[in-house]
Amino acid sequence: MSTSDNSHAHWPEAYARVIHDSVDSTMAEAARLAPTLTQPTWIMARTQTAGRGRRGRPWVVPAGNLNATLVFRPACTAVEAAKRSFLAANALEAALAIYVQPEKLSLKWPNDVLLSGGKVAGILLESSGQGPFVDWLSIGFGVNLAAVPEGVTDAAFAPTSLRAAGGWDVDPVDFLSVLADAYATQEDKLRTFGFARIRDDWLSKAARLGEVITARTGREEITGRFDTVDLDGNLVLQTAQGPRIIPAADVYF
Ligand SMILES: O=C(O)CCCC[C@@H]1SC[C@@H]2NC(=O)N[C@@H]21
Repeated sequence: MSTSDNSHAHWPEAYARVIHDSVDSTMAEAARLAPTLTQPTWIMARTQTAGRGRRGRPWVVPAGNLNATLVFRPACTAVEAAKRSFLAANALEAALAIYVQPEKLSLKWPNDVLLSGGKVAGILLESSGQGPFVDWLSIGFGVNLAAVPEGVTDAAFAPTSLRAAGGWDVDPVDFLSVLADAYATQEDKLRTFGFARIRDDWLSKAARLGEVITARTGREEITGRFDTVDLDGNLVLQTAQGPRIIPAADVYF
């Protein structure tokens, strides 16, 4: 499928945008630019030579996918800043739902977007700061619009792309506009209703809620019923030994 329909895209006024042909990583570029920025800024690159994923994994991306980082000063603590990953996932889901049947999309804790059960997008958060508040926060978005990344070893969630799943073709620049608009809406919701509303939206799209899943923390493997995500963004599993609250892990179904 293909479309040149860009009518959904409404660039949010408060945000700046920089588009590169190639950078090492939009996360690295965000860190370099952060000290000089005067407004929240989206940095996009058509290609990255040293893209990075969560837990230090490389993120190697074929042409035609979205590589973008939003960098801003959220004026909050690191704990509050980390909750932005749920806003990011909600925004990605809303943006992708314009190009593919929404019922094919779901969210995997903490911050992957699944399309027909395969990983279509990943989110990476980085922040910096010495004081009680973070100095700046970067939210990286890698979205498989046209093709799947190379060398992905996580067989539990084989990567997929919007194109492979029968979605509409979309240019990364057009998708960036849709995503930026969706993300700005999430920030409005956070300001107006608080994190409980963001969490509710996330839970309404959560994959395997109420089912038995496994979380690997690096130190242990915990299996239990996926009860909820709490108001701090932790995963809550009901296990044979009682409830477990898990701040960080990789989840497997
Ligand atoms: O491991 C994950 O699931 C997160 C992947 C995040 C990749 C994106 S692509 C844009 C930004 N720049 C990077 O180097 N990484 C993030």
